[in-house]
Amino acid sequence: MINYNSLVKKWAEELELYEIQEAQNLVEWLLEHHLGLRRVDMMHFLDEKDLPQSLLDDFARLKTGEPIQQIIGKAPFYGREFLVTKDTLIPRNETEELVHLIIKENPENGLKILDIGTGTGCIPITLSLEMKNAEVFATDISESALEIADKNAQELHAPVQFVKSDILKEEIPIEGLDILVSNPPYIPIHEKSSMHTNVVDFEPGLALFVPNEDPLLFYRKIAEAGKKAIKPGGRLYFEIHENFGKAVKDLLLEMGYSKAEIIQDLNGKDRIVRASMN
Ligand SMILES: C[S@@+](CC[C@H](N)C(=O)[O-])C[C@H]1O[C@@H](n2cnc3c(N)ncnc32)[C@H](O)[C@@H]1O
Repeated sequence: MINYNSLVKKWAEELELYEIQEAQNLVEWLLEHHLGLRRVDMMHFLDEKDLPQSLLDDFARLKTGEPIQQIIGKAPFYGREFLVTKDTLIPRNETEELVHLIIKENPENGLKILDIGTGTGCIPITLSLEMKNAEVFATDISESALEIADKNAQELHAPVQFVKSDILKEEIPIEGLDILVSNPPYIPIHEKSSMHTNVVDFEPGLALFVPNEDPLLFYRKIAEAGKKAIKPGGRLYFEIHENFGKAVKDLLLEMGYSKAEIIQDLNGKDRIVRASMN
């Protein structure tokens, strides 16, 4: 027999790809998922030979660096759970901050909103559920991501309309927007070698990377298309790479947007740029 606490410690030491504190959190997350046990159950005793095979299989996957959200098939975002697969980016805390800002700054009723590059649909679904009578649309180039986003919308009862579209090649399919939001791919490919295995080996490259020589590619295309799609007085919200705040802000001002502003995340890093359409 082994108690919960000792099992967490023992397994965390086997997760060599992670720092010890993060490894412990991951083991606890897995034990909660499979056994319903939590940290408060630290004196609960377990017989290792009775642990379910599904838990042992998932622990073996965790050791390879596969993200726990992909292993258990879901990730938390803004107080709800979203299905995730290898085809969708795992929703991040920074994106919760982006969504929170939009909700806080736009209390009006019935706003028309579009999210470009939607992944799991975490942004439009949350906005649809948290804002008053918003009419919400979302696009992605990835058919498999859109399938998951649509499932999430159905499970969470969010009336979001999804459209397959390649923002680098096509115009924005909706006009008269009050809010255009995007967390597009923004990591220059040269950063790949310094990123954690659990991101580069398991999350979709299509969601993450941009060419080194043109890191603002998506911002330029979306802002260009936004000039037609956003109505006067409407707003554009971008999640950004911490190194490109000023570059994105300057780009938007050059393109005719006004009131461009860089907003930092909870870690004090430049993370959001917001601008208005005149
Ligand atoms: C950084 S992920 C963001 C996903 C989600 N919005 C989130 O915040 O968790 C970028 C998304 O853009 C999509 N994408 C990549 N290239 C695209 C393109 N050319 N047109 C539209 N979407 C694209 C990817 O499939 C991916 O879902």
